[in-house]
Amino acid sequence: MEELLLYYYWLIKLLAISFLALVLLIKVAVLLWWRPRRIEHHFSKQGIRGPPYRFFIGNVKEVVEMMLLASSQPMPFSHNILPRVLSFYHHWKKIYGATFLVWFGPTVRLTVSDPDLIREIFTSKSEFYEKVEAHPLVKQLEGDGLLSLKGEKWAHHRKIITPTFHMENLKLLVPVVAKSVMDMLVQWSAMSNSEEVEIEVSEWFQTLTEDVITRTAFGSSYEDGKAIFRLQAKQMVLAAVAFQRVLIPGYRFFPTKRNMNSWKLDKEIKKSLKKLIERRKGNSSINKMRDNHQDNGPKDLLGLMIQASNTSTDVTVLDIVEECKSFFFAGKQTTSNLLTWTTVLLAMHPQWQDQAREEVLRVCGSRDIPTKDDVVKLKTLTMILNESLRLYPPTIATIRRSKVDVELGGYKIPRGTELLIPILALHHDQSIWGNDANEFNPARFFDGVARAAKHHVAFIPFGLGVRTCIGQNLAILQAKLTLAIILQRFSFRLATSYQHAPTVLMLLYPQYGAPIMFQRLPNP
Ligand code: HEM
Repeated sequence: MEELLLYYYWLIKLLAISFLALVLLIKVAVLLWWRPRRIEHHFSKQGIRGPPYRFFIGNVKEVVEMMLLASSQPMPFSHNILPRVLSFYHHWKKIYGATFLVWFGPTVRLTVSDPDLIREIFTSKSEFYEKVEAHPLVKQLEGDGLLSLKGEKWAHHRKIITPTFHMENLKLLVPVVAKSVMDMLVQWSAMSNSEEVEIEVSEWFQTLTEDVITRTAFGSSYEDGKAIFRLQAKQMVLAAVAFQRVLIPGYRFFPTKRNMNSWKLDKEIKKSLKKLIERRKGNSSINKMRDNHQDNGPKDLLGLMIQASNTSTDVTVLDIVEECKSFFFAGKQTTSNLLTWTTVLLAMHPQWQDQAREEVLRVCGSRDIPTKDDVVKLKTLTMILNESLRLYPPTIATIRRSKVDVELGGYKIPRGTELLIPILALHHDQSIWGNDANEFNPARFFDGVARAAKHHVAFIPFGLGVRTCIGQNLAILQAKLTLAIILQRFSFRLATSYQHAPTVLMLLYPQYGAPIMFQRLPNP
């Protein structure tokens, strides 16, 4: 009898295990085989095709191969960078048209570069779409701040932080930004005895933007903030290495040396920020003095978040920590890349460099630090920055996901479909920008952004709609001020070692750096 019971026990156990294994197998088959086939069928009925889905890996192998091949060597000095930077898009667009399906593993993405459809996604029907969670390694860096928050929490944080970026507030930053730029130029001048010096600008611009972001985020607690952002910069380096190498799911949880270093840094960042927040909140009399001081000085992210946390339980110390991370991640390299590409472009196109310098000297004089009112008058520089953002947008693409089944320009898009918006492709589209789309021609922005192209949703370097970049005024102000001060004091050209190789690793950057020769202009 006992033996029979034991037999049944094992039989039931075996059956249960087999059943679970079968359920699991079916789930995997549905996810990795049946669902992709169904989606392909759904879209092909509507005339949308793409490279065929391959079990589990989708099109990742081809995408990686094309991108590696494209970035295996520098390109000629041309601004036709789409084939190199978004090689898979360029290649498949020729075969399947601009709206096609591409598989990142079992996740499908529909490419959308038609400006009418882009307008629908970001403005008229934006409530049907949401942001997509970043890659886990990126997520670790960008934090749970504005960049990734959704719904009410996002709206609440955006409202709190927005005053930091009001133009009136940003203008108060002009003298400190100018001082950081001047300090940088003094160091450049000291690097060579001769009149000409070679500078790898991308690294210098990163240090500069870090400084400015630190002031915007931490205001009067600048020194403490700087130490915190140093830790975050170290963490970014670790993540960038991992981003290039690690493809194993869950690898970030393994106690590898890199991961342990990264966890340690994360702990340190949180600890330092909490200490700083407590100190700012702390002693009421000091606080009062600081508040008074702040009424005259620029409003900073930290101050505004602390103020909000005093009046609302919705804003916690952890929220502030995450917003600081988000700021650093979103603001530093984007702006430094804009500065780098614009400097490269002005070095490649000396006639525009001369024109920009003429304007700067006319408006600001040859040695005076430009004021906040001067910066607004620099129209040629604005046109040049726009053309730089068009040809070399630091963020080359963005992604949205449909929250419900939705119609997009007549196409039926099932819930959960990811839409890939290749900003770079939109900016280089000849049907929108004309035959000279791949030429550097800032004059196209002479009558403003709205009139520069055949469609007014043709230029979206800062995104579009409610989730548009909160920091764009700061980025433009900083870029204008920096370039104006450089143009006053130096002329520049590409170093002979410069290799043209725009490449993407999260953002668009020069693969072999940006060495530029700077020649001091004679004192007037
Ligand atoms: C040239 C410089 C910059 C470029 C090209 C840029 C680009 C962008 C783009 C394209 C988006 C929208 C992403 C999407 O819709 O998926 C965005 C959002 C954002 N950017 Fe920037 N950005 C720049 C500078 C900055 C700076 C200086 C800061 C802050 C200090 C900043 C903070 C943010 C934040 C917080 C968001 C998310 C906004 C939200 O969802 O509410 N950015 N940026």
